[in-house]
Amino acid sequence: MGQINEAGWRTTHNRQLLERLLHDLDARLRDDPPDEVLAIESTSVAWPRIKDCLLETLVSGDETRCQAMLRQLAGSDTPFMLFAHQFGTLRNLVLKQTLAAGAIDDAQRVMALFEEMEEGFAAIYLEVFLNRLGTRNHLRLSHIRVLSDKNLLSYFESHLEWMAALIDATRARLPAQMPELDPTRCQFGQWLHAEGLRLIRDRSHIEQIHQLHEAMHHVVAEVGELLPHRRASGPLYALLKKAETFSLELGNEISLLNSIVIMSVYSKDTLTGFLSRRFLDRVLANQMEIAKATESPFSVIMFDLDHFKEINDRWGHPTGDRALEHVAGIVRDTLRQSDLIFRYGGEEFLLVCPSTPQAQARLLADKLRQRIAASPLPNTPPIPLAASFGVVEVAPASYEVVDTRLVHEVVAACDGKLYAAKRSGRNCVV
Ligand SMILES: Nc1nc2c(ncn2[C@@H]2O[C@H](COP(=O)(O)OP(=O)(O)OP(=O)(O)O)[C@@H](O)[C@H]2O)c(=O)[nH]1
Repeated sequence: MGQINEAGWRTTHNRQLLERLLHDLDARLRDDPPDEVLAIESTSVAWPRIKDCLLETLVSGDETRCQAMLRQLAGSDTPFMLFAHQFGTLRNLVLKQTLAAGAIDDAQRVMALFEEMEEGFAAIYLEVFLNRLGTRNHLRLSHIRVLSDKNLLSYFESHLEWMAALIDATRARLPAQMPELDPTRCQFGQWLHAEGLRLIRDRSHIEQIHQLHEAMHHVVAEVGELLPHRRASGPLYALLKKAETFSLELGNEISLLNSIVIMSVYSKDTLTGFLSRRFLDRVLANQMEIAKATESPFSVIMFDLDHFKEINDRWGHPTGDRALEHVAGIVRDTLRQSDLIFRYGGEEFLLVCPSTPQAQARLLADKLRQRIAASPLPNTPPIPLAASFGVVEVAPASYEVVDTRLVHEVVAACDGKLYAAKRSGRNCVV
């Protein structure tokens, strides 16, 4: 409420008016609560506090408790929409009561006061949100900065720097400090329209990134227009939340493209065409930082062909090699282009699936399992194949620092699951 000006609720006359109206309302609510209040009270914890806090603030003339309540609501992620809805209900009840008494002047004054207060509350929400966004954005940047192979993610880094400028400009309410608003001229946009276009062959993918980027700029242009206005905290807060969502989605898309680049530039195992194991530690460590920067979990799947030794022993090593190539083809056809595929051991494979939570990864593993079991190696007679799978999700919130020990723990956990699958009868996912 720091924004409420001296002419607002602080004048004795206005304070007394609101205080009296809220007291009257309180008495009425106790005797005969209207439906809208019953509905609010049954769904929310914030309502009685909003009303009581206002009353206390008015009686004591001390805003700090009200501000503390708002900070607490904003900090506990109570959506501003919910708060504004309840505050609006309170305003309507007070207004109804004033109009019923025929006090038109009072009603106008109440309207103006509530508007003033709502702006003050929204300003607190906005401030709490900007502080958090600033910290989160800074963390995201720090995770990208330490990557050993930035590849395309250096462009996401420039985008995060752009976001940091946006946060600073909004905090200071200075339109002149806004970052580049034209989506073709910001650093990320320049890359996207030049090198990005050449690099990303998948049309639908680049189209998606374009749309996301333009939608985000559109939202941020509105932020720029609203900055000079006095009563804009609520809309600014909503727009910045939207911009952050777009920004995270953009990060996700770039990280998927980055995986495609890794799959195409790193050297491969000659038999299967998959990444060789020597890159695994580096790629996994990078993926962990990327997961932190994009706040998106990824999964690691390890699988091993069942009773492969018997195939080699019965049909010979060249047939075993053919079986491995055959399975590699199935894996390639089943996975996304952005999944990272390693040949981990002789007949053991490891998949790193960005932006893939556990449930999705288990479905993917099971699809692979079924396809392998349903596609015997062409031979006379055809040779049946099967594989066992271990799946582990790596959630960005579950670790602080990325180091080699952590990377090895993830691989060991996946290996443990794979062996549990072998023990429980093979041809299954654990
Ligand atoms: N043809 C071929 N065989 C390989 C290759 N790499 C490893 N192998 C063989 O794969 C077999 C793996 O055998 P094991 O580790 O006993 O496993 P398994 O027979 O698949 O049994 P389970 O995994 O317990 O179901 C060994 O015979 C290896 O020689 C390769 O590049 N080509």
